[in-house]
Order: sequence, then structure tokens, then C-alpha cells
Amino acid sequence: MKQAPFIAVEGPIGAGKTTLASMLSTELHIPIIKEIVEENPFLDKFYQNIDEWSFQLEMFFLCNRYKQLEDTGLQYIGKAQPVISDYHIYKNLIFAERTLKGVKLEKYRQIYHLLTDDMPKPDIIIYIRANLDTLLGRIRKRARPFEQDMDPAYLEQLITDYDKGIQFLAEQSPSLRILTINGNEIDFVDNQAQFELIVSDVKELIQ
Ligand SMILES: Nc1ncnc2c1ncn2[C@@H]1O[C@H](COP(=O)(O)OP(=O)(O)O)[C@@H](O)[C@H]1O
Ligand SMILES: Nc1nc2c(ncn2[C@H]2C[C@H](O)[C@@H](COP(=O)(O)O)O2)c(=O)[nH]1
Repeated sequence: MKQAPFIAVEGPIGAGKTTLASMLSTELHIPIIKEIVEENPFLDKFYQNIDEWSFQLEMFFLCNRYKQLEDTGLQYIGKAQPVISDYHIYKNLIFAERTLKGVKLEKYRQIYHLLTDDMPKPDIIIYIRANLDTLLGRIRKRARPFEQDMDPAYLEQLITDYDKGIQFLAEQSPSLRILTINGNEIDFVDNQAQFELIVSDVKELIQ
């Protein structure tokens, strides 16, 4: 039996990952693995003082995603059942390389590889690219209090980090299929026709 696809939706903060992954999950009847954000005890502290809280936060995200993919993911991944997730495990490293330094970054890298190297990885990435103005607008629209004073320079760096990270994944794994979406221009939330175009691209990829 052909292995069913594991799809990850990725992009910087506010790009629309959770929204698009949820819409595709409903439309295509694919189970979703969704990031839990609201119960994260370090996020608000992190945004107040990144240097002080980054190690705790990055470790928390890494352990949570590892556990979630182990618990939920293994029900589907590698089986006949496709699955869609609103993150790729590699995003841990994208963020950590930006927020950690020195010995802590080195330790984090070792733990990251120890936990994730033998994990099943997505074979399709839907990568939503968007510029700083679009992301800031979406973050305002989402209105999570702890994100409202985010330093635009941090977000700007993450946009570049994401481009490099996705490029790295593409080079590392030639069989990985990547569908890039222009999140500045494509409104899959309020424009049904634009959402349907994405659905048809995704259907083509998973057939
Ligand atoms: N393409 C889009 N067009 C219009 N609004 C969008 C689009 N993508 C996301 N949004 C809105 O932006 C906000 C952030 O989206 P979300 O899915 O939470 O982003 P992410 O999971 O990437 O951080 C939400 O309020 C969502 O409705
Ligand atoms: N430092 C990190 N921050 C992260 C990580 N994953 C997510 N986040 C932050 C960004 C947002 O404020 C919030 C939710 O993320 P979305 O991209 O879904 O909006 O959590 C991470 O690994 N490190």
C-alpha cells in the first residue's frame, strides 16, 4: 500500500498556518495535528524578555511537539491515512538559532537532533510567505495580548530565517514537495475561489 502523505503547513508568525491547515483538514477530511499555544506558560514572559526566557521556551516547544507527534502523529504518519499539521518539527531549530546563543544553543542543537533525527518528517510542505506588514496586520487581527508589542525586527529576521530554513529542507531532501503560497496576495480566508485553487494544488500533490 502506498504511504499516505504527511503535510505540514509552515510560515512565520501570523502567516495563516493554523487557519489554512484547519480549512484543508475540513475540506479534504484529513486529521489535523495542531499546535497548542494558549497553554504555553512561557510565551508572555518570553516576549517581555527574550534573552531571559528563550531557553525555557524553546525547550518547552521542542518537548511538546515531540510528545504531540509521538502520541498523535504515530496514529497516522506512515499509515494509509494522510495527516496535516500546522507546523514542521524543524521550526524549533529555526527559532532556536535566532533566540539562543553560545552554550545554550549548542546544548539545544544536541537535544534537538537526539529527539528528532529519527522522526518521520513531512513529505509535503505548504509554505506561506508573507511580508512584515502583512504579518503585523494578521497578528493585530488575531489579538493575542502577549504578541501585540512584538519587536518588528524580530519578525523581520524570522521571515529571512524561514526562507533559509525551507530552502535548507528542500536541499536536504530532494523528494520533499513544497507548495509556496504568496500570503500577501492570496486571501484563502475570505476568498473562496482562492482557497479552492489551493485545494486543487494540494489534491494534485497528494494524488
Ligand atoms: N490569507 C489570509 N487572508 C486573510 N486573513 C488571514 C489569512 N491568513 C490568516 N489570516 C488571519 O490572520 C490571523 C493569523 O492566522 P493564523 O492562522 O493564526 O496564523 P499562524 O498560525 O501562521 O500564526 C487569523 O486571524 C487569520 O484569520
Ligand atoms: N521562540 C519561539 N516562539 C515560537 C515557536 N513556535 C511558535 N512560537 C510563537 C510564535 C507565536 O507568538 C506563537 C504561536 O505561533 P504561530 O506561528 O502558530 O503563530 O508562538 C518556537 O519554536 N520558538
